[in-house]
Amino acid sequence: MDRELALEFVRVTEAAAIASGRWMGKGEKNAADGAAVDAMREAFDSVAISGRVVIGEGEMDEAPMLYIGEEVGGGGMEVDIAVDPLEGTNLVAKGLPGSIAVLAIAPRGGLLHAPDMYMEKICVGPKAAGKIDINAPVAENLKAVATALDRKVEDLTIVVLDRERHAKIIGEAREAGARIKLITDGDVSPAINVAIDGTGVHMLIGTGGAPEGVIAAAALKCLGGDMQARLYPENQADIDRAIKMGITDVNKVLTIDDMVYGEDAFFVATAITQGDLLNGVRYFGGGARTHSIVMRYKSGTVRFVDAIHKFERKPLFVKRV
Ligand SMILES: O=P(O)(O)OC[C@H]1O[C@](O)(COP(=O)(O)O)[C@@H](O)[C@@H]1O
Repeated sequence: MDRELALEFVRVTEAAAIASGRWMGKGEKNAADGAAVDAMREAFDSVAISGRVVIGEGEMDEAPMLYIGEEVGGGGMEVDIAVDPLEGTNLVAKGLPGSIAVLAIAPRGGLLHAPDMYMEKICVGPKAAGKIDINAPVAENLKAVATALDRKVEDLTIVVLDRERHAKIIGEAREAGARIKLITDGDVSPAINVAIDGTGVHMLIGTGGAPEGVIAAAALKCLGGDMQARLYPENQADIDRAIKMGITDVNKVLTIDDMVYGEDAFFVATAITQGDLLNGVRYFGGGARTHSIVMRYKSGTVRFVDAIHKFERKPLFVKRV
């Protein structure tokens, strides 16, 4: 998968972000999501790929567009795609920071088909790669990351979804002395941020969506960061779903390479609302400005794309606003 192809996907996340950003603060998360899905689905038509959605909006019978197994693209190289047209629906609905339109792409067969269930995750940047252990106590992981970053645990900021289920993690992290950024939704953005110097966060820990976990793994693979994960089935139906999707051992500790196989992957995201790394969509008379990140594992290149779109020349974007 070459550089030109990676850049083609930016239009897809840009279209989703511009469509979805119109719903910021309107309290309608489903409408914001629907706008993103619609725009992303249409934008795929002009990308020269034969894409198969492996992580998407749900099973075919529950999602009309971007469902698992749907073929997208205008024809070309066979790729598998994980899509999240709007990651952080509540964030857009409430106008809060951190929502993104996001894709992870790999050659056919290159992404774990993650079922829609919870997943335990721990994510860190390149300097702490190889130092984390999802089975170890929180304090031990904090110590390992602090040592790798040549600082004290007190100088670490970790990101945790603000959920009751994380009370133990939060308690242990506080006890150990780390600073904590509790987020209301959207754990993909911080998973990227931990691997980029200057964002001020150093580790993401806790349980979130498994599909989002695979998408985060693609980003961390491109950035040279590290992640360990484990599916968190809550009942027999979850286990059955995982098995149906080809995962025989639901208790296995998953590494990045267990989620994003091989030596080729892209990660592309456009901010919808303002983020720590990317600026949210800004609209002006007749256009919008978007901020995206495009990463390619093979070359290790991380590109930031700051784009100004003129609606009169971009029918796809006009239609959505
Ligand atoms: O809200 P829950 O059930 O704790 O799930 C957390 C997961 O949901 C998300 O916040 C995404 O939410 P949306 O599907 O509403 O965009 C993920 O980022 C996170 O992994």
